[in-house]
Amino acid sequence: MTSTYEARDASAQQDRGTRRADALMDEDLAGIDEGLGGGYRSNDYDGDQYDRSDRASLRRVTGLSTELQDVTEVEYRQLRLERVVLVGVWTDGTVEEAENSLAELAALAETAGSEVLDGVIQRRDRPDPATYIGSGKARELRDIVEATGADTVVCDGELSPGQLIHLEDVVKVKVVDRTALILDIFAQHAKSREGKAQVSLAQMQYMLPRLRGWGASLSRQMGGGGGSSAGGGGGMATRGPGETKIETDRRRIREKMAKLRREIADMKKGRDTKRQERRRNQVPSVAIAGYTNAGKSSLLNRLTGAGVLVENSLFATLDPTVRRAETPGGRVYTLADTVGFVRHLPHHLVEAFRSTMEEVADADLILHVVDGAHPEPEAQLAAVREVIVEVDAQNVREIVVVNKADAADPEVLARLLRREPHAIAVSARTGQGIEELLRLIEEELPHPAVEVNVLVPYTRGDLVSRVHQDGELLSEEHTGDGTLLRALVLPELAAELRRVVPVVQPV
Ligand SMILES: Nc1nc2c(ncn2[C@@H]2O[C@H](COP(=O)(O)OP(=O)(O)OP(=O)(O)O)[C@@H](O)[C@H]2O)c(=O)[nH]1
Ligand SMILES: [Mg+2]
Repeated sequence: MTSTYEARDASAQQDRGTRRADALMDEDLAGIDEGLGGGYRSNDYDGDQYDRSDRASLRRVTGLSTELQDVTEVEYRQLRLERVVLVGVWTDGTVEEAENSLAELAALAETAGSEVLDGVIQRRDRPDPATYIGSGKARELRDIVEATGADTVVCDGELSPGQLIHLEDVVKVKVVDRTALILDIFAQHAKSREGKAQVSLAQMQYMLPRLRGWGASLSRQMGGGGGSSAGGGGGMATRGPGETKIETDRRRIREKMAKLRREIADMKKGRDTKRQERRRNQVPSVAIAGYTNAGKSSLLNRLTGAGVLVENSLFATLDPTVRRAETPGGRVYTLADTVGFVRHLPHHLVEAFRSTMEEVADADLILHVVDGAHPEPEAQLAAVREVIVEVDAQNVREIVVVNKADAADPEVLARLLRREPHAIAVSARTGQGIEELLRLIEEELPHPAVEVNVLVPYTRGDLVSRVHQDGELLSEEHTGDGTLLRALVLPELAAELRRVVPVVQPV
């Protein structure tokens, strides 16, 4: 395609008004090498290798697929494995913050399977209402796109449908925003039926107001889609009287969304039942939450040997994993890994994943993991807390776990520990601080309320083990007549103990 714009003095202006951020990616790539290298993989962290290869192959082949399941997949499929140029508008804060944001966008784009060719930031009071970046800068961007051979521009924000169209008109390649990118990653990573349904719902919600802009590609797909497997074949046949093409699309998407909502509600029931069961058995629950790539899954693996996929990519984990764990004193609790958070997490996603995030709201304790080696850990903490409030989990007790202590600057660690009164520095990789964390979890778990002082005959070993698992042992002594136990237990167990074993009078 030939350009309608000339490249006159573009480069001079570029250096003045637009900052390139391409070198920012180097750091991230170094991280990947490190993650795959050496001793780290030799222990039990390697549980989920299928996962890893599945994911890689998924990324490789989807771009080739021409068969669409559904109209709503059109744009998302096309996003993958593309050559992209990033663009951000820098409205406030320092230049480092702006560059970090673009570096994060680069990591997101790579995670989605794209190749990042270049990145530019424009300083403006606010994004241009018509074209996001100013129109002059948009033309410079067009030159960069041409020079690099990019086929997609990714904007670091959520653009209105109009902005997407107008910017596309200028740069002459597809323009997507941060929200679409995150939705795409979620779509690639969702594995469970529930996760997939939640992502589809969020994608459709995002698409609905944007259908106009993407009408061209939709009609192309719908027109040629006679053999398509889903949606009744598309085209004229499904159109009601007097409905335009776009109205038909909207109606079909709305119908699908309603169906998805019902399905999600049904699946939620199943999970609620399981959770209620755990509640009834009064097993305390701990949820690991935190920014994406902070090391949540690594920490779960380190604490329980769960073998959950660990990857130096964003949103490696989408399906909550719940594992059984034990305190040093032998008390059993559940430990749940959760979806990572990110700045400007699309609202539709928070909404769609609400039921999954209830895992966090419903926990007795949150381990809020933050990457101590990240350039802006405080910003990560703040972003995660915003979501915690949004899912109504702000009253749950929290331990801030500053992870990657092995790689972090000691001064940053000290600063975080000063700022966060209830924090601990650990390394999921080396094991540093993990024992202390386990003790801290034990302290913070809700304590059973009833103190018992009983002599359990040796024939009732089962009761002794239940006291170990569910209660808190204060003292234990083996006597001629049985095990003498002093412990804190839940009311049910206390009643049972009193029924079957002689009560020892306090001396
Ligand atoms: N240096 C160092 N790297 C770590 C540590 N813990 C985790 N990592 C690395 O950080 C990256 C992300 O780890 P994950 O456990 O997948 O992070 P996560 O928070 O589960 O990420 P998502 O599921 O993508 O949100 C991986 O490359 C890990 O190897 C640590 O203590 N030190
Ligand atoms: Mg994870």
